[in-house]
Amino acid sequence: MNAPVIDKNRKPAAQSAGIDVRDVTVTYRNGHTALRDASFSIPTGTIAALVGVNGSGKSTLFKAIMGFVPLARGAVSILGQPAGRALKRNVVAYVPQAEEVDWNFPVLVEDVVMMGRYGHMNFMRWPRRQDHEMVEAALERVGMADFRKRQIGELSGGQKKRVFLARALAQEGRVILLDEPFTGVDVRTEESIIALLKALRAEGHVMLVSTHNLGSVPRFCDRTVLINRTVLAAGLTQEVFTRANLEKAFGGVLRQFTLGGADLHEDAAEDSRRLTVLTDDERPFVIYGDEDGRSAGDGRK
Ligand SMILES: Nc1ncnc2c1ncn2[C@@H]1O[C@H](COP(=O)(O)OP(=O)(O)OP(=O)(O)O)[C@@H](O)[C@H]1O
Repeated sequence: MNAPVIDKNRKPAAQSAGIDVRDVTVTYRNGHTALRDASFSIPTGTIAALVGVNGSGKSTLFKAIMGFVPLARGAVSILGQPAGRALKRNVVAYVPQAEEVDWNFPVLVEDVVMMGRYGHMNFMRWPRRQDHEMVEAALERVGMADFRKRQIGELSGGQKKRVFLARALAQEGRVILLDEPFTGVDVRTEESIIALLKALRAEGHVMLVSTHNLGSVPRFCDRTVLINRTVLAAGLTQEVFTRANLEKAFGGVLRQFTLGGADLHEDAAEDSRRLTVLTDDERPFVIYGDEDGRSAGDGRK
């Protein structure tokens, strides 16, 4: 019997190319290099967390992927194509940080979501029935259909986030970049956003989500990219999201404390278990048991 021929270069279908960032360096016009030799890759059907301190280059990385800032070095490819071509084909949707949007601009919720359809229209931008249907379906999916005629500036932070998610859904981009989608939203909205991202993962999307909510990361992110002006570690969350790596990424910014004995619960005389909390002051990452940081965390407060 012949031995089976194994093609080492062939990737399994479930692991096809999603986002590939290779040796990317970004230097702003004032000479500041915000990102140096950053490399990682994320397959499709994945939610990846992008984690790092303020100013570590998370937004810069998103802008580099979106082609908003030039690369001094390196390359980005998306779904196996050079980023420029993928962006022209409209496969990348971007949900920006709230601060990057001018909320005084008078525009209705449904018009914001319709912007996601622009890439599917001709240069006249005249929406067809299908475009209206996609907008309606996207608003339904994020639970914002009743707000369609409201001015975007009148909504709460969490509602605005959901509208921008709807815009990404209407765009039908297989790749979705979310810059701090949980900042300023309540726990219920966060849960509904996480549920939506998981559903999109099951549909084969690839998502890169920057967040300071360390506690949430092990709950819904298959992969983690830790950055501080370069990629410190990237890979499966259970391998990368460790106490040692978090300390490396956050340095003095990360607060940590360990509870045990009577600090943990009153009748704890015989209980030698310990609990470690790591936080950069949003939702903490909680480690039960030993302190090697490999235990699964639970982010609930
Ligand atoms: N347009 C710009 N020109 C010059 N420097 C910039 C520019 N935008 C950002 N920077 C600098 O690049 C570094 C990375 O900024 P970036 O916004 O990417 O960080 P971040 O990780 O997204 O931070 P945060 O968590 O606060 O959102 C910072 O030192 C910032 O001051």
